[in-house]
Amino acid sequence: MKSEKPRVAIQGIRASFHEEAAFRFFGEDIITVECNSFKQTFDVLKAGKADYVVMAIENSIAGSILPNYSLMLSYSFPVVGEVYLPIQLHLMALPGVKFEQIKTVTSHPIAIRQCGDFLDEYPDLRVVESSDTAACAKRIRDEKLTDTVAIANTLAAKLYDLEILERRIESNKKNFTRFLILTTHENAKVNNPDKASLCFQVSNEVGALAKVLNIFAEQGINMSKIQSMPVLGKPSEYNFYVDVEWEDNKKYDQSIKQILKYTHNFNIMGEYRRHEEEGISLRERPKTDSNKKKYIEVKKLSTLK
Ligand SMILES: O=C(O)C(=O)Cc1ccccc1
Repeated sequence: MKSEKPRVAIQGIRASFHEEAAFRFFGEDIITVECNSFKQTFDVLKAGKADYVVMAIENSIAGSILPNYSLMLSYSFPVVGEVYLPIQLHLMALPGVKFEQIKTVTSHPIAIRQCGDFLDEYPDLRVVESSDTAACAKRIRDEKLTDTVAIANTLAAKLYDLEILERRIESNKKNFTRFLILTTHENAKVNNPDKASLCFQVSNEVGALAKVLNIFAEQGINMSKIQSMPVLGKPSEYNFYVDVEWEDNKKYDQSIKQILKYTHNFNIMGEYRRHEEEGISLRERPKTDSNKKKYIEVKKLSTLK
């Protein structure tokens, strides 16, 4: 019998920021499917070995994670949600290890980049990048490394029995990573979406993109993000990835109808509820239910079929 718990594929291992993002969306009662790469998370979903993928797409300091846009397009699994996770970073070591013993700091490149001010104070420390913050913490525990620390989250410190030597070492305390939740088409029913991720191309002529963006403006649809990526093998052709948010469904439908006339290879990559949480206000918005409730509604609908 299929488990009731959602199986969530992440790049990385348990207690990574990807798992923390999954907890935010689904609650902690999930089965985490650990994967070695983002591509593998999609393969696992395709093979029916996971129900969802949680994937980082942009970071307030490091910017967009561009290869993940291409992956989304090539697998065309629908986006059914998003999570904005504050990235709170701690320095952790084996219990009893003193700061003076440390020679090496290990972490994910995004995490390392976000601790620039702290690391600048200790130029003698060797900084080593790895694929996953939690994997760095686990390695310290498994190999009993007394000269190495990891930069990771509280989940990792707890799960891998490490001691936090220094809390909140991130340079910018308001730094967030945005994660997308993707699933299979049969699971993908979302109630009352108010945000969409779109992808399209426009012809290479004066005002072509402006025309599309003006349609959103005229309909009162807010564009929350735009990202362009070259189309592989087609010089001067670009995919535009655009996120839009709305209050009035009719206006959204209307704008999509209109922009179809001015775009090609138009794709709705997902329609979902925008992330809403205390303290993470990108703009003033009306309050909505929590993501967890939304997930339960999606789940109920998908099991009714
Ligand atoms: O390494 C991790 O824990 C990840 O999940 C990747 C990551 C690292 C830092 C910020 C966001 C995602």
